[in-house]
Amino acid sequence: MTDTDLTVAPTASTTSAFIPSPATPYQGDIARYWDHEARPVNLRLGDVDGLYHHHYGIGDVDHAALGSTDDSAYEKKLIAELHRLESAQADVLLDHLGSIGHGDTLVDAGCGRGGSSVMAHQRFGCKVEGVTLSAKQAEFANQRARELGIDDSVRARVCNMLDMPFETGQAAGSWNNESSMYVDLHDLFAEHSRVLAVGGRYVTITGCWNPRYGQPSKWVSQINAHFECNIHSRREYMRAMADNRLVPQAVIDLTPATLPYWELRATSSLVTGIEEAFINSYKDGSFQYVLIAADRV
Ligand SMILES: C[S@@+](CC[C@H](N)C(=O)[O-])C[C@H]1O[C@@H](n2cnc3c(N)ncnc32)[C@H](O)[C@@H]1O
Ligand SMILES: CC(C)=CCC/C(C)=C/COP(=O)(O)OP(=O)(O)O
Ligand SMILES: [Mg+2]
Repeated sequence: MTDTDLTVAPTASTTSAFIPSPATPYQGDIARYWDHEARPVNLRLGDVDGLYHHHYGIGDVDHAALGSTDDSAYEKKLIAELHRLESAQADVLLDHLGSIGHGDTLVDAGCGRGGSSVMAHQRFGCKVEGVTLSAKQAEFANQRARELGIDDSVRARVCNMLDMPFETGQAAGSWNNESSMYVDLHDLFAEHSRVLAVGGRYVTITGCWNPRYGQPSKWVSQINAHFECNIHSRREYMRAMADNRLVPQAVIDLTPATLPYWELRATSSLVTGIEEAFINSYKDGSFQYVLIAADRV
């Protein structure tokens, strides 16, 4: 190695040297989990158009687009259809951010490989700041942003969403797309409330257990074990928002809209084994897929 090698200025690809230590041993486990994740159900769907998601789909299945199961191209069409439904989910989340201008900043908390961040920038033309615990995910998201030529506007960083590197009131909007089940909700909403401008909008799409069922069902426990997460109840979301100046403006039960995605996914070659737990818990009413949009007051 020469002196010159040692004085190279940090770039997006060398910033991994500055990765902060996880705040807790649990966060270290979650960082490792996502650093090693490479399930075909996520990568092959992302390969369809370069938007890589780690969330699920909503909307009706387009059976005409799928065609016959006997067709040799059926599997490819099935993958494209699952991906279309996952992108439709992100579109519905973005619909609830309200009016966002070119000069605004949005925060994607728990951004994964950055699919939702890219969609937000493409829709609003604004800056999007993503945070994830996983260095591999952040590198992947930043690489995609460079390939798309939007790396001056879309960036992912390795950091804890409970302690984000943003100024108080900096964000016009922020969201968690299927990432709130990894943290304490009071801590999470306190941090969103801090980074959001007064009048800003927070949106989450999440799976939560239904207090009307009583306690987390065996299916919910199975999902927790599968992903090493801790699914909260719907009631906990409402309480933690109310305690942190986040006032729900819309609460939408997306459970009926996500079932077709799961039923289609269960027939594919990309199944991971968790499909039955989602389908059964959505059907027995113990688990719900919800969108909550809240105003920062
Ligand atoms: C299921 S993925 C969702 C990814 C993304 N929101 C999407 O829709 O594709 C969960 C994400 O939450 C992130 N995460 C979990 N706990 C976190 C924390 N404390 N701080 C930052 N990110 C976290 C993980 O690193 C992962 O990127
Ligand atoms: C709704 C709930 C409870 C979500 C838990 C968080 C999670 C792991 C989301 C999907 O990630 P993924 O896209 O990596 O999962 P999969 O590999 O199953 O598609
Ligand atoms: Mg997935």
